[in-house]
Amino acid sequence: MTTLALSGVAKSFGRVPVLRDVSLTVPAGTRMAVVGASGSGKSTLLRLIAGFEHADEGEIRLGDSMLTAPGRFVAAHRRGIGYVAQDGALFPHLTVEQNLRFGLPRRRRDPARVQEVMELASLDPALAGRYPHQLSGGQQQRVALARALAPRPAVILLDEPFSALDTGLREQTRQAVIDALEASGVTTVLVTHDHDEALSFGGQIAVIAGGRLVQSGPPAAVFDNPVSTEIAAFLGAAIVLPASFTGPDGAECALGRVPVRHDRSDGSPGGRLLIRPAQLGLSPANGTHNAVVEDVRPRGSHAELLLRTAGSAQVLIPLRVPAHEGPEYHAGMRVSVTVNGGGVLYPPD
Ligand SMILES: Nc1ncnc2c1ncn2[C@@H]1O[C@H](COP(=O)(O)OP(=O)(O)OP(=O)(O)O)[C@@H](O)[C@H]1O
Repeated sequence: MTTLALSGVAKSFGRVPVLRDVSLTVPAGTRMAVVGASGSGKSTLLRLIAGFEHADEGEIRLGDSMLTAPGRFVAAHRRGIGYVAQDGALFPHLTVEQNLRFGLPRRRRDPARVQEVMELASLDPALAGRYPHQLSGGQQQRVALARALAPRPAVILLDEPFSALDTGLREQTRQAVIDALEASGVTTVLVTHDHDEALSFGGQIAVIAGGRLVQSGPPAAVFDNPVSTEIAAFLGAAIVLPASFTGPDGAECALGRVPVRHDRSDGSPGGRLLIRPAQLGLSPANGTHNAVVEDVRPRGSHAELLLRTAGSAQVLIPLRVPAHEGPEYHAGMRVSVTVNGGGVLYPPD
């Protein structure tokens, strides 16, 4: 188990800067999910760690060895790093077993290790003789992971390994991959544009935007207290309401006075309050109301409601209720919305 550390890493293609001053540490044996929009520089970051690209500035260190630094560059095949591409990149003319053996240095092509990594990746031994086209997408990705794990690398890099799979298979494959990584204790970096995938990968999450690392930490902490409303919205459904800061523990917004869980404001009297839809409670108004139903859309398992806050700001709030509660609401109805757990306060726009 080895710690991976990047410090001040920068990369441009021609004159276009793609990564700027990226520093992050993945402690030995832990997982990090790097998440960002398309084109934010995630794959480039992984390729720099793998040694497929040269950095313009900064250092990449694996334990005590310096992989990349000004005047130093360790070749990809000498880094002890395993790489799993989006499509798995298995050799189509080799069986599963031959693909796995290929991942091992010639002198260590030991059948016991092949069996061991198949088990680690929850692959049925009966699949050993099949060719990649005879496997499901999820099985192919697990073979790709097993092949990368076979030579016992210090680090595994996963580049959007689940993006080609459909939803059910994706979750199942993701869990099998997490279990295999956990059991092998390898230091891992995953890159993805899918916030749910990043938040549920475990370990730490690092958010990258415009080539910069904007926030990192345990997934629950980053989700709970994002550095900006943009990052908040990138990580999941977000409601942002104009607010006036009324005291050390409460902000006044269209839904009433809401406790401030984290204060990221600049001390100005106005601000914006972030709340997650899951924090909202809804009931038909009995007396006072703070919102009006604008639309109700049945969606099978649930109903989507669109609310317009009462008062001058008139913010639209999308909200889900269980399917059986949908018929209780109709357009024009006055409702009472309560906020559980407080919000995060940001400076005004
Ligand atoms: N070899 C290259 N030459 C020139 N530009 C490149 C090269 N590789 C990547 N880029 C550019 O760098 C930027 C970041 O690309 P990168 O693939 O790292 O982003 P990403 O976040 O992984 O995106 P996606 O999620 O779409 O794969 C993009 O604008 C891309 O066009």
